[in-house]
Amino acid sequence: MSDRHNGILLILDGWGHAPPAPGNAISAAVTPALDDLLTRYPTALLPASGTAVGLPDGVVGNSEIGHMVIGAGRPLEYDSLLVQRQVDSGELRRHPDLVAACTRLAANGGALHLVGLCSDGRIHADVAHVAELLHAAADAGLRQVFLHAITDGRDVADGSAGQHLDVLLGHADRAGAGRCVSVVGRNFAMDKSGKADLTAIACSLIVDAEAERVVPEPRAAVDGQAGDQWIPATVVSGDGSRHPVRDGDVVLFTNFRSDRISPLVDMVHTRLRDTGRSSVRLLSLAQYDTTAEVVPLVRRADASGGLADALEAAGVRSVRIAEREKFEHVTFYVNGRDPSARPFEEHQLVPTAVGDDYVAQPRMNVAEVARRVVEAAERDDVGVVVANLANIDVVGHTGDYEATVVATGAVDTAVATICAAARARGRWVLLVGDHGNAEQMVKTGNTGEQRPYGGHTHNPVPCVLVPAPESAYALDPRVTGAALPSVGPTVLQLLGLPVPPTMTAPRLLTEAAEPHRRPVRAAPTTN
Ligand SMILES: O=C(O)[C@@H](CO)OP(=O)(O)O
Ligand SMILES: [Mn+2]
Ligand SMILES: [Mn+2]
Repeated sequence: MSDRHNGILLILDGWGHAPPAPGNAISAAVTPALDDLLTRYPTALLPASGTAVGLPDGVVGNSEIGHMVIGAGRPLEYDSLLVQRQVDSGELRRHPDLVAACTRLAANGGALHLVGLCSDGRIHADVAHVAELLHAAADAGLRQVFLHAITDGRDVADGSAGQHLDVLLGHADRAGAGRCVSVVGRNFAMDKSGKADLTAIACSLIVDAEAERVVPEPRAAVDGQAGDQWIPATVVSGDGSRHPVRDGDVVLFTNFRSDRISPLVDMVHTRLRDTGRSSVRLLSLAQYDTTAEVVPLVRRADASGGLADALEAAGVRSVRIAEREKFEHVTFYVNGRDPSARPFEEHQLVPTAVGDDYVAQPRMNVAEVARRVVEAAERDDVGVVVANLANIDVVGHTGDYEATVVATGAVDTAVATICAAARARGRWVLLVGDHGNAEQMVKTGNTGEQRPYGGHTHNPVPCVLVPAPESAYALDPRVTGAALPSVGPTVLQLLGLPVPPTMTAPRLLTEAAEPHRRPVRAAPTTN
């Protein structure tokens, strides 16, 4: 039997594992293709959250770290972990760049503007990190510290924006520095789908203190509003004062994750430059992938030496395919946050036919993704197709259970199409989730009631191998220490390629006993 086959890595975004239960949209969906695969072939349940991938213990997984470790073949110290370490050690509060900026502002009467997602979802940000920045400002004697809160409702329960604002204001009270001057929903301030008009609303609010709504105190900005993600741009001013960014001020962005805050950062930079405020310095809590020059307080871990390097070294062509929401994930993040165009790599961004009403269009454009995957799989010059089926996560984030059930069914149809084409071309297919989401769409609220929940989970993700005909391999679901980083080395082994020493995660394969049948399990030895 041969151990050298071309294949398809299929990432089902948000595909976590949990037993059937109310709120489990995945087990409720009609998924004949996935059901067949999960019964016919061994399935590993891979840890995809917390320290298994390089996040702080107990933190849910996310697409960035998920795709990064799939590519890196090892856990990576994610930005939130690196920041948390500096918080815990006290280094962040004493960071030389931060202390210098606060000292200079205190001396020249300038202001520090803190801009970030206001929640403890710990996917994009953690409001607890802001406490350290406020103490640094207070320690430097800086009084002009203005807080620009971005409300969440996606990484945490919708309707919890007021609670998280209270936490932020509590940090400011305890530090003796910071007043909230603006509030806006993340779908304005953290849009990454290219809707510059939404970003501009948040930019005008933060940079120029411009908004239709003015409220006397922060809670009034969110109370009675429907949907934390869409809180309108609101100036908070009890005394009629406004606090735009003035020349000489510093703007510090407090999200540790780059992708959704970067469009705002770049627009703020352009607006300040174009309005003669070019001596405003932009800082960020962690490293961003912006066009603008932004000084990070915490630099990111190196994620190179993974799948992309190994494929390039072997001259194996890969085709990367996804809809917009997950396109950077199967390219930039799988490649280790490396923007360089690799030889032997093709990138196919599939347009998402819908606007952003995923509840009305839960199928998104997954049929077109499947068609492109089949097209690439039918090419002999393509060693591996790396594709992301986005629906389970993207529609899961709407919190709409029924829509997510339909989304999961649409993903199943795409899986059936892709696996049929792979079988016809003698390719293997490795299916895996990047973190959980739709398997848990309800959470128990403070008073014991079940509330819709559209965020990520701590659950493991299924990983199942549909072997190539005559393949030498089968997936072993019992590999010690196996976790999401095991996917990259496994893909290389399936391709018959050497696994670089940097990709240290254990592989998931065992010698197949018989092709097409579950490997014969050794009878338990009786002592
Ligand atoms: O949509 C996002 O930005 C996050 C949730 O906030 O999800 P993911 O990590 O799957 O991109
Ligand atoms: Mn994801
Ligand atoms: Mn998500």
